[in-house]
Amino acid sequence: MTQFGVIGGGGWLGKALLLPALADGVIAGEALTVSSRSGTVPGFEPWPAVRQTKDNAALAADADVVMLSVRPQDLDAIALDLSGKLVISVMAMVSLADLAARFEARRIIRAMPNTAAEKRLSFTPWLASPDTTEADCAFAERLFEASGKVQRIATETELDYFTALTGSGPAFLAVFADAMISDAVTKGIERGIAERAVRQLFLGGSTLLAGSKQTPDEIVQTFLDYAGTTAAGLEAMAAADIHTPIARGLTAAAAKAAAGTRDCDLG
Ligand SMILES: NC(=O)C1=CN([C@@H]2O[C@H](COP(=O)(O)OP(=O)(O)OC[C@H]3O[C@@H](n4cnc5c(N)ncnc54)[C@H](OP(=O)(O)O)[C@@H]3O)[C@@H](O)[C@H]2O)C=CC1
Ligand SMILES: O=C(O)[C@@H]1CCC=N1
Repeated sequence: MTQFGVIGGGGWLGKALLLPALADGVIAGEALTVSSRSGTVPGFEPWPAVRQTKDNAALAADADVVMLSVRPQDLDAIALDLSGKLVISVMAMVSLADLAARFEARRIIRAMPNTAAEKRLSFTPWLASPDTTEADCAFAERLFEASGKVQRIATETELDYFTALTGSGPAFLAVFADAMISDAVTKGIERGIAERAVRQLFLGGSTLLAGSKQTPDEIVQTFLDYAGTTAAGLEAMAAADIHTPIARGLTAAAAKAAAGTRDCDLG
């Protein structure tokens, strides 16, 4: 049985990925070790065989696959020789080259899920270094498929962009929702009702969008052609150049993701 060690696996993203994988049997409890600085995190109680530790060296010694899920600023504290192991990183801002140099690893997979993983609704692009095997890639795909949709991509430049688009994406939707709630409140709607309305709007609208045969652009055009209240709103948003601040936000987030990383085109 492949032994899987997850450094920082009790954190926000780590648990969002691991709990669905455990629930689906993609990972067996007895094959999983999770580390944290505190040594014990809640959430794994349904799988009592999952081991928890503060000791990353012991975790690594027992593991065939090591996943890194700590915040980038905490990575320097983790010095391990992971040569001969598959290393999976879900960390933003840490490149394949950096991971290879730090951990003497050659088989490395970088993936960029988002926190909708906890609802099994992540979009998770990933890429692999040239030395990874088919079995390595299959392991990673099974792991990430438990918490959403996966997409293999070719370059770290793309991964940095997806870090902004879908990694950070839930926060960008939240800012749009917050802007709608704020406007509703200024128009006299009680905040609690506005919040309830906008949460349901996002659920309903995004469910329609996800299942629609039309592209988002076509959906917008359908409403523009309808020439009613929605069109009036869409035209005012276009006149205020709504695309530009969205593009600026994505560009800034992608630039931060790329800062300090070196592109490695894996073909
Ligand atoms: N959250 C998000 O939306 C996304 C995050 N990511 C990436 O995922 C990674 C993790 O982020 P996230 O889960 O949000 O962060 P969290 O802070 O929620 O989790 C990080 C975990 O790392 C643990 N940790 C820190 N230092 C060590 C150490 N030396 N040894 C063992 N465990 C350690 C912490 O343990 P303790 O609590 O005990 O200190 C904590 O549980 C980041 O690199 C981020 O870039 C990627 C996509 C989306
Ligand atoms: O904000 C961050 O840095 C992490 C990476 C992508 C989403 N959250």
